[in-house]
Amino acid sequence: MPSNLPEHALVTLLKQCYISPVCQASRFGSRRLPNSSTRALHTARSTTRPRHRRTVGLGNKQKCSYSSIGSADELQSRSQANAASLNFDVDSKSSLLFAGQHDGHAGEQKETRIAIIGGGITGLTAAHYITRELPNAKVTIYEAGNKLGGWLQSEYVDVADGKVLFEKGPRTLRPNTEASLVTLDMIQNLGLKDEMLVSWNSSPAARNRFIYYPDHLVRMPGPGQKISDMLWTVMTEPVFKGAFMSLFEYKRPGRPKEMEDESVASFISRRAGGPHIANNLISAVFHGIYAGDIDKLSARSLLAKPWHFEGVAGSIGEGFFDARKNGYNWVATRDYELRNELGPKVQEIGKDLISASVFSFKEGIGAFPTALEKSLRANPNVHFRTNDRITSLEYDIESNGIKITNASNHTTANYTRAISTISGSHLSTLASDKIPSLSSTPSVTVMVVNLYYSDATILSEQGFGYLIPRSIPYDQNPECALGVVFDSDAIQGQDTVPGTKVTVMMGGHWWDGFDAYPDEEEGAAMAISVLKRHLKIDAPPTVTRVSLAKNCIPQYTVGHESRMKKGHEEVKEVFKGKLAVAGNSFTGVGMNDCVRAARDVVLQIKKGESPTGLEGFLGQQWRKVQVPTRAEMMRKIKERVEREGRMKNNNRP
Ligand SMILES: C=Cc1c2[nH]c(c1C)Cc1[nH]c(c(CCC(=O)O)c1C)Cc1[nH]c(c(C)c1CCC(=O)O)Cc1[nH]c(c(C)c1C=C)C2
Repeated sequence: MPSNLPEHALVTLLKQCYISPVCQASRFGSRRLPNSSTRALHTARSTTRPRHRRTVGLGNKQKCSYSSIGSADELQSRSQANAASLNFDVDSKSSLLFAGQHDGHAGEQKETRIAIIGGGITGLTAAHYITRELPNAKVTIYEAGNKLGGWLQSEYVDVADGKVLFEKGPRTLRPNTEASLVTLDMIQNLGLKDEMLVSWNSSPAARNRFIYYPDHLVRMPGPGQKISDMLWTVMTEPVFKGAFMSLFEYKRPGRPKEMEDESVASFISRRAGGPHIANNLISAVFHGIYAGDIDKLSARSLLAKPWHFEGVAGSIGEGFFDARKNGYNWVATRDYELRNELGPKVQEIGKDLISASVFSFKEGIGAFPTALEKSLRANPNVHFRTNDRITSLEYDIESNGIKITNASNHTTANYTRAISTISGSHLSTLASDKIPSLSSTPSVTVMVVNLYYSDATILSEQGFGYLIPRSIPYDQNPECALGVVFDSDAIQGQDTVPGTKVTVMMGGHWWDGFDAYPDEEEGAAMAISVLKRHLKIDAPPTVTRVSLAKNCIPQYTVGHESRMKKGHEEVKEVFKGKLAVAGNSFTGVGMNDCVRAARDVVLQIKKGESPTGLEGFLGQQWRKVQVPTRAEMMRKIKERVEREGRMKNNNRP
């Protein structure tokens, strides 16, 4: 084949999907691979979700195990209730304080008092922007647990001669998506720029991404590789089965007009002309982002651009090439607006990150919520109510605001409006099931096992890590692992001693319906077993930490878009414009998406609007714009920076 063969749109999309996890790529229809391993997994999962203990596999023979040791949720809510009752005095005082701020006339408030429900990254961000955009507003942040920052949790662990940083959830951020503009804005506001640690596009972590299939690591084609090597990989590795067929994607008929959504697996299989790409590649990518099941996840929501291409041009290829040929770009309306508004503000920091792949902070991703919390605590208008579990949230006719009841003492507090950042299903429960459309977003649980080895050379490959597709033979993955991150390559400079750090992620949709999970000891043993089988690591780790992120990733299943549209109407109707939602249940599961959603609702409130946070699901979502593509924009910025640099040099005496 000629080496200058243009890359087919689908291949580009697959690569983008893998390289840029905010997967705006394509989809195909699929059945599960009729391969024995997959069947075995199905059997293990069982359709009649076991409510009893299953033993989690430590090898081919053992099975996942769960106990009826009482539900973890139950235990959690009991401890939260206890903690909340300990907080009684503080709560009642603050309720009285707020009661005093009310002028007593129905519907009139002396000042704006905003309740934020949830002290994760979305809640803290909402508070951050309120303090900047509505400086006179009083903010109360309700958090059921005792920790702020949600899933962003970094922990230093002591090892001989030093300490290593473990991340229990997300660990890096992408600097080059529209939503990241908000994160960059906040980094500037918080003075965190000097704390950033960047992994560049040229680093092994950015260039080497692997998929494990069927029994070894396969490096994905990408920048920095010779075309001949890439072609050889695609032609010889079984994981790329079906790639040739996908070249004819543009010839396949478009979807019927009446089709409103379908699963990622179905879309990809339909467009690629077979199930292999979905089963072997796309399922792996979706494990790495959503830990989810591509038979359930929505193509319309999660592969928005390719879905749109097919809708307007009949195929992804046609849509892609028509845009290229005619010099236009399909841009999500909200992205276009955000880029115009915030792009210039974050230009300074943005230009330094042009060649960045991902970034974190010297003290880990947790440095971000920590800095936010610190700045909010210094603001007398912000009040924290941690260990405070809310039991109901309702519209209050008398005050034309929101009434919140808490668990500890059943006291109520009134607010001008509220921003909910908790999950849609939890919110729906608090609202007496009056917003059912938001209650049907399920979520998955991921077990995160961090391991540190003092030997810095234990990995035979350098890179970001690897993902495991759903089609992998069962005997290669009885632990239900989803992927492994090579942390010591992904971000460098956080530990004080050399060594190798990896994270094994397990569970996700494979554990759907389970009500008990492996304990820490089982989890650690399972992770070690994965690393032994896949990477031939026999040495025991120096340190291991296991955390279970229960219901950490909402699943945007088929129909998400239309449910959110309905949810918008329900929230508006039930809360009369006084409640907005933001967070990973609605408009994107990544941290960048969450901070963006929080900022969006605050700015709408500032404009005097009554947002629900779900307006993005209404009306025109795409626009055809003759704007420079992101790459062109970046090139222009780079040229300008170079020009300015030259001018500075010329002006030097
Ligand atoms: C707890 C496990 C999580 C898995 N996915 C996410 C979490 C919190 C969420 C997530 N992961 C990625 C994205 C894309 C968005 C973005 O990069 O802006 C989202 C929303 C991509 C990603 N996946 C992994 C890493 C290290 C990254 C980069 C961002 C981050 O640090 O989270 C690895 C990975 N994540 C999961 C698995 C199973 C996995 C496997 C290697 C699940």
